[in-house]
Amino acid sequence: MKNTALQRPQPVRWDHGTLYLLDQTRLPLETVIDPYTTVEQVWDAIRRLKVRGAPAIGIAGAYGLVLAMRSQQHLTHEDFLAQLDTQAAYLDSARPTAVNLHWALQRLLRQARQLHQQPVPEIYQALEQTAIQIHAEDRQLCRRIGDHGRPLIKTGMGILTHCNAGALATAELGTALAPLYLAHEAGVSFRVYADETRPLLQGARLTTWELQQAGIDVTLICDNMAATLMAQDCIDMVIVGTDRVAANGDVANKIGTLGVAILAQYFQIPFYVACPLLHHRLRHPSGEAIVIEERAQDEVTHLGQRRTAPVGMAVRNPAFDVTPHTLVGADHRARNLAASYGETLRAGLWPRSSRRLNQRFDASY
Ligand SMILES: CSC[C@H]1O[C@H](OP(=O)(O)O)[C@H](O)[C@@H]1O
Repeated sequence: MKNTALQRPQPVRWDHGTLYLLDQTRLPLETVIDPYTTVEQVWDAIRRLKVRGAPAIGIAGAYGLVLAMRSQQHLTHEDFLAQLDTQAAYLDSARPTAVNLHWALQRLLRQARQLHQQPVPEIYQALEQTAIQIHAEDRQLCRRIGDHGRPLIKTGMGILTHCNAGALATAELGTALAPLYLAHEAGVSFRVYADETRPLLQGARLTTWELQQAGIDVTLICDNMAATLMAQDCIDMVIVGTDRVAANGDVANKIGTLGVAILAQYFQIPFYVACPLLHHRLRHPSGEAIVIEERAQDEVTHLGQRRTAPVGMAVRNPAFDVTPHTLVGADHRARNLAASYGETLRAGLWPRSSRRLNQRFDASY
């Protein structure tokens, strides 16, 4: 029996020149949508994970650049383009690891440079249209990844997720969660085990919330429980998102993903990475070249406002880790879902070597 397709939460909405963001730091207890009209507000929202998830911050960053330039249309071409560069660099500084923010900002910069002979207001209009197009493309891309991954989801499966790569991280269906949503809509019954994902609890707060809203069977576990559930044969596959992929297939994703991948190999469980090809950065020969965001210490020493570690404690807080391609393409039947991003959206299994990918999309940066 099919399940009705529910309206999933929209983290980002652009409405007649105003950006609306669902404040993900308030979920799951409060659903708060705020209007944004300045580039500084958008920078802060990305930095503080009010909007988060690689695609969603790329989309929000693109709209943030449009907001930055609305009041600059009186400038000369030279000054407008110089200001555009400055504001794009400012937004790009909000978070370094997810490729989408930089990719989206660079796409708007290229668009403006291609139109440099046009009147400045027309350049501004083109920037807004490009941001809207990036948003729409991500919606299509998620569906492509969902269509491609949907056959992997079999009745009775236990599926482990880490962090949140769902509707809240993208324009609609998500990347890692897209196959799950489509399988559920097709009437397939399965159980999801959501890693809480310390320290910011994207799994506990966000993945459980959106899957529960969709009527999908989801069980919350602490990160340190995944091994036991695998040992108890509760997990039949793992599927995660990604923020950036190196040319050799090394995958940057939320901190803790590496541990899950090691466990999956040990227990011979398929480990899937759902990722747009745009996440493949050919300029990064391996994962060592990927910049890993280090976040504030109080995210580790506190649970919300409550301190849980001694004052003065030394802390590390890398927000991402890198899973070597050897784990992802390993013999334990690991597979990756990738969908190209651009004119012809389609999904394809990520081949074990990324050599074939190199001919398939540009290495522009
Ligand atoms: C579909 S990208 C989701 C990706 O983003 C998350 O990071 P953050 O919550 O810090 O933005 C995590 O790495 C997810 O896999």
